[in-house]
Parts: sequence; structure tokens; C-alpha cells
Amino acid sequence: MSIYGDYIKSVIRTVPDWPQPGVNFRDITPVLQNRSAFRKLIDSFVHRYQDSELDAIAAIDARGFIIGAPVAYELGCSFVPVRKKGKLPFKTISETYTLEYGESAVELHSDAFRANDRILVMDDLIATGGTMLAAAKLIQRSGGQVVETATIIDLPELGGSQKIQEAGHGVFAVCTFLENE
Ligand SMILES: O=P(O)(O)OC[C@H]1O[C@H](OP(=O)(O)OP(=O)(O)O)[C@H](O)[C@@H]1O
Ligand SMILES: Nc1ncnc2[nH]cnc12
Repeated sequence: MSIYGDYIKSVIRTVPDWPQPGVNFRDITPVLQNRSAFRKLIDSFVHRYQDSELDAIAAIDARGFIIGAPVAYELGCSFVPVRKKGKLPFKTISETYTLEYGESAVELHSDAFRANDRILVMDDLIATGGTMLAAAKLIQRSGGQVVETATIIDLPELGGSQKIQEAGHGVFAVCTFLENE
């Protein structure tokens, strides 16, 4: 849990049975709409990584971009988009993964990083961990060092954050939600 974790959690909205029955969708738009909550959210990440000497933030399409860009701006490092398949125009490398609801692939420009660049991987939420792990693999394949993975919301009962840690990456979550919360 982060400095503002309890507060941010209290502003996140849960939408039951969306986008399909049985999924409790954790909606961050109320946080983004609230200027104080949005600032505290970005500050949670800035506070954690201000001394981490990051070269870049790699944020995941699409909701990861919302947090990745302001954090990169504040920390004075660069921003690299990890995009869903078919969206990047130059030469790409690609990893497929399984979602809580579906399957997809993420891509990275092959020239996104220099060897040993220190990279923070960011996304809004970790469920099964497939998306974050695929992004971390892309970064390692392209020669970058994954300093940590960071998210707004971890759903620990879905096992993703544990899987990411077992793959050797740290996980920082602003807050966590259990299924029945
Ligand atoms: O841990 P996982 O099981 O991989 O799930 C987490 C991912 O699922 C959601 O993305 P989604 O594909 O819905 O895309 P969006 O950000 O474009 O809405 C979420 O934003 C994470 O990227
Ligand atoms: N339960 C959930 N809420 C919001 N985004 C998600 N992405 C995957 N699972 C999700």
C-alpha cells in the first residue's frame, strides 16, 4: 500500500458484471475526474521512484498511458508506449498474453531503449498478470532493465502479482482489492 493508498481506493468505483457477468470492474475514472485524487495518485508513484534514477517509463496501452506519461514528466525521464498489436508504425517486437477476459498481444518499438536502460513498467491494474509480464519480457528482450512493475490496483486473488514476483520483478501497487470488496 502506498502513501495515499486508502484514499485512492475509496475513490475507485466498482462496476459489477462489466464487461461480462462475474467481473467486478474497478473503474479509475472517478479518480481522474477528481483533481485532488488524480494529483495524489501521480504523487504516489513520484514519491516511490524519485530516487530510482529511471531512464524511462514503459506504460501499457491504454489505461497505463494515463498514469505513465505524467509520472515520466514529473520524474524527468522518457516515456515509451507498450501498445496493443498493430498500433506501432516502426519495427516492433511482440509478446502474446491471456487476459482475465480474452487474449491479446503487446508490442514495443525495437529501438525503444538503449542497453541497460533502467525502466519502470506501469499499468493501471494487475489481474492475471499476463499483460504486465508480457510487457516486462518485451523490455528485457530489447535490452532494458526492469527496475520494478507499478500499478494503481492489484487484484491479488487472481494471482498476477505473485506470478510477476516469481518471474523476478518487484510489484508496487497503490492499493489492492479482494473479490468481495
Ligand atoms: O493482469 P491482466 O489479467 O493481464 O489484466 C490487466 C490488464 O487488463 C486491462 O487492460 P485491457 O486489455 O482491458 O485494456 P485497456 O487498458 O485498453 O482498457 C488493464 O488495463 C490491464 O492492462
Ligand atoms: N477487474 C478488472 N477491473 C478493471 N480492469 C481490469 N482489467 C482486467 N480485469 C479488470
